[in-house]
Amino acid sequence: MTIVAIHRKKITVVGAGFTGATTALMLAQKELGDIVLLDIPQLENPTKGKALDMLEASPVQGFDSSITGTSSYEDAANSDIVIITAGIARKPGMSRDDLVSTNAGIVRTVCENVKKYCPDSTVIILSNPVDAMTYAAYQALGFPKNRVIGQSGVLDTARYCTFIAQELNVSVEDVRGFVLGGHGDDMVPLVRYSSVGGIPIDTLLSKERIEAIVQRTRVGGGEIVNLLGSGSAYYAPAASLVQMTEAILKDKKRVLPVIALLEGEYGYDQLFMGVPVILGGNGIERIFELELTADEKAALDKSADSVRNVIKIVQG
Ligand SMILES: NC(=O)C1=CN([C@@H]2O[C@H](COP(=O)(O)OP(=O)(O)OC[C@H]3O[C@@H](n4cnc5c(N)ncnc54)[C@H](O)[C@@H]3O)[C@@H](O)[C@H]2O)C=CC1
Ligand SMILES: O=C([O-])CC(=O)C(=O)O
Repeated sequence: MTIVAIHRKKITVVGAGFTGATTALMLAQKELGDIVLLDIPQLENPTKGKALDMLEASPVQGFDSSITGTSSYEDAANSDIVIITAGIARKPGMSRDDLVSTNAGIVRTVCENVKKYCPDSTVIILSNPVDAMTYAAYQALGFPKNRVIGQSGVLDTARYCTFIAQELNVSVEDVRGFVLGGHGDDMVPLVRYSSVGGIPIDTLLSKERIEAIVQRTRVGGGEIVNLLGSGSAYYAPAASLVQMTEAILKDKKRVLPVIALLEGEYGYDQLFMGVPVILGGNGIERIFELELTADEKAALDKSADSVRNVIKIVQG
């Protein structure tokens, strides 16, 4: 009998806080690979404890992924995917941009280790302000641009689609749309490309109702921050990271909005921002450049300016 070795995928989640731990559990539940959950040495025992607790859910839920808690990058060696959630989260009254200096330092330190221990990995960044943190990661990693990807658009689009489904009392499964631009309050939900069961939403909802949904989407992260009172969203962010990871590991060639390095697309150069891409086995395989109206382009320019200003802080 010939035994064929099957290579199990390895996924490291750096940062074992709210988003990191939730992501690790969701990844394991979907059996996307073996999971390493990594945090700082001072939190090694709690990280091991979270991982063991998740593992002990596996007989009940019937998943066969291993989950290892650690503070050592040796345990993360040769991961296929590394997800970076390390950093501080905002509190009510703060903007994501207020986190920039602290999190840029953390993301750089993490990326130096990722570069050393996981040189062939595809890296997904969640830490905020995420457009600028994706830039910082790209600089520190030195990886090709297709393997450095930021998470914003999947989450922002999920919020947008949730609100549309609620408004029309229809299944979320039938709502399509996406959000372009930076992960800030001037992100650009594209109404013209939004539909329900193929029906454009501007034929179903008034201008005022659509504007209210667009505005609620833009401040969707802040709505959760204010409700939680401390910390920020983690269930929907984790679900978004899992969708991106699945697209890459299964080479699904999903069309999703993610943060990518723009080199001339949409008229922007050397800017990381949310755009629709094909996400597959090679990471970002293609960027779709859409025709925009003058109003849409003006809104995207405003969002790009905000991202550029934060990137300037990272550049020092
Ligand atoms: N891009 C997006 O759509 C979203 C971004 N975020 C961002 O994700 C980040 C994490 O959020 P949460 O998990 O809620 O925060 P959290 O505070 O619960 O967890 C962060 C974890 O990172 C760890 N950490 C700090 N420095 C580290 C280092 N050098 N190496 C390894 N781990 C380190 C901390 O010990 C902590 O356990 C925040 O910056 C937040 O703003 C959160 C939700 C959505
Ligand atoms: O709002 C925050 O600080 C966390 C985040 O990016 C989001 O939930 O969209």
